[in-house]
Amino acid sequence: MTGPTSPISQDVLLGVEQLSKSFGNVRALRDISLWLPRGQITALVGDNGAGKSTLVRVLSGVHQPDHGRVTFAGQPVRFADPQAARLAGIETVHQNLALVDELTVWQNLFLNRELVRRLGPFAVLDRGAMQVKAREMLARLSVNVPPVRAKVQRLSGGQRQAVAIARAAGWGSKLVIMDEPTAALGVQETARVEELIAGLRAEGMTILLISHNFEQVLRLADRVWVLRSGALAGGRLTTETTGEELVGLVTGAIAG
Ligand SMILES: Nc1ncnc2c1ncn2[C@@H]1O[C@H](COP(=O)(O)OP(=O)(O)OP(=O)(O)O)[C@@H](O)[C@H]1O
Repeated sequence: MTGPTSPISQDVLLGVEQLSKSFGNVRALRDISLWLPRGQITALVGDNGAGKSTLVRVLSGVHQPDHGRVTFAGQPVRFADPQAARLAGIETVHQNLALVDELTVWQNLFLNRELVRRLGPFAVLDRGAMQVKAREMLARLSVNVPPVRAKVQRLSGGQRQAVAIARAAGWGSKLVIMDEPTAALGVQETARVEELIAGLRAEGMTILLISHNFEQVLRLADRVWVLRSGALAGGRLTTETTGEELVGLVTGAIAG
């Protein structure tokens, strides 16, 4: 297998073996094998159409692979839908963030996970408890957002990203997949979101980071896998590669 350091001696959280996925005649993923070490940030890079989103969708239960195997926490897994992936501990922050603008920060954090309390024979939403917990979730990540009662539509792009990441990381998840988390952000907000991601890693979270920004990959990630035309073009430890080499692997100027 091409890639940085043998997985045998490593604590691997997620492994992908010879994974393939086609859409009609398009072979979006061809025999991909790679792994994500526990507690590290692993980046996935590649040109447009290289297969990054398809791999993310397979890992998050949106697509099922045609061939190959995924193991998670030592067990073979096959997720029938995104809910199954979530239950296993894989949370994905998609580019559209899936936040509801008209709802508040705390309502978004608890979307589909609302806390209820008993009131006589009735179950009612425990708004107070959810607001307290929402503040704790954000404080834990040192995220500087407006009050949890603010509507999400009032937030900046970076704050929205932070809420989406807090939601993904806040439910006992084992792996957070982030699809281009800073693509739409300015320099300062990018720096804040990168701090947040680094903070999650410091807490022991395993992260898969999809990014077109090689400088960001080299700054944040421990290792990087490169996809080209649906195939694995190579893998590197970020301490042992350069932006130039990554460009070469992405374009095919350098063989993996
Ligand atoms: N649902 C689909 N139906 C048909 N073809 C698809 C589908 N999803 C992806 N593809 C095709 O699979 C290939 C890989 O696409 P994918 O979106 O995974 O690439 P990507 O690396 O994420 O690109 P980008 O950086 O542009 O998002 C492309 O040729 C794409 O057109």
